[in-house]
Amino acid sequence: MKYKELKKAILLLEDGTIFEGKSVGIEGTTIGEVCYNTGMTGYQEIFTDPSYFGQIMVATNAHIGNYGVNDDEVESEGIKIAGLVCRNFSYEYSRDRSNGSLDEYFKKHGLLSITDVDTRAVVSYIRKHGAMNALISTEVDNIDALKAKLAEAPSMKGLDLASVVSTKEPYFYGNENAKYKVSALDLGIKTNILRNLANRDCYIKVFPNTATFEEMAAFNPDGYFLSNGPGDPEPLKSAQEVAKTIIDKNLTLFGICLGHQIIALSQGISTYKMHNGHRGINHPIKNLITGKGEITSQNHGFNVSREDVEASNNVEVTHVHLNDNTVAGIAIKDKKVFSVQYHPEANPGPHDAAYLFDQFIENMK
Ligand SMILES: NC(=O)CC[C@H](N)C(=O)O
Repeated sequence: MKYKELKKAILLLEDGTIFEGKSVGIEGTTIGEVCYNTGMTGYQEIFTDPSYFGQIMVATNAHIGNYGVNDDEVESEGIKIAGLVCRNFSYEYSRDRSNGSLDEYFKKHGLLSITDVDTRAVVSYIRKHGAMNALISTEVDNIDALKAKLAEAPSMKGLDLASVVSTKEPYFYGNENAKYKVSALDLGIKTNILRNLANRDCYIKVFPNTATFEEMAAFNPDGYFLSNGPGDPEPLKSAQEVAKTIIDKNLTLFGICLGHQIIALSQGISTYKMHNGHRGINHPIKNLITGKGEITSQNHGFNVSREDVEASNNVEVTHVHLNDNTVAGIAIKDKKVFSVQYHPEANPGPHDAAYLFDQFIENMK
């Protein structure tokens, strides 16, 4: 595919700012909240991570598509991002393990994207003005109609998206004769979390977002897990109720990202929408219990209030984000309950935080 043959497309931000580029994938219009990820690798894992549902992602890495796709490198079935904004989209790819091009993958999954964008300008713009809704469109003849369409899109704040991506029916993962049984609440679970648990001798029953504590307890698990997922944690009252019951009953619980926020909310700690989230694979964290540093994979736009955790009698901060001092991990005092704002399962990203899965296994013993 020659650059000249690509159709014109635009990235239109909620405040009317327009960035021009060329269309990749399918044509039409797609809407989402614009965010950026600084990872140099792992684009396919990011595109299929359900936590990104409803988001238009800007890749700061200058080359996207150059190592193709591989059917094994997915975090859920199909693409979850609402659109991609990139600098240089590669139609050519080169890697032994890839079994297709990103272009074919986008067409197969119906993703609308834009390339040849000045992504450095986009990122510095959103860094300054904060997260906002945006659209990518090839329907560039009527900008006013696009603006009207974008104005109708709901804000990410207050949006329950976990119910859209969660499984509708419970399912099992791993070996049924494994040593530990885990009941996991699926708010948009990444497959690598299930792989990490199964590799540590867990048999997992994955429940839909609407599951009650009683339904999850009927599996007779050694521990409970609350998953990552898209959208605002605040409206997810049923999940907060489940977390509260698990904690009140003194059971073992581990939460990642959205699950971490749910645990905090269940204890009366508020969450807030960040000016810009953390999305990348080199975010520095300090574990306050061990004093050790970790380089971590992150993807979140909301955060737990430090003020509220510090005012709480039963919750403590266990991990802190070293870039901006935000809360990155909490634990319930004297209970086997802890959670982190980042992604110990990586995919993509470093494995520094994989010890948290071991800690969960220890807590289940
Ligand atoms: N990765 C996640 O679970 C993200 C949690 C939540 N949707 C946020 O943006 O903060």
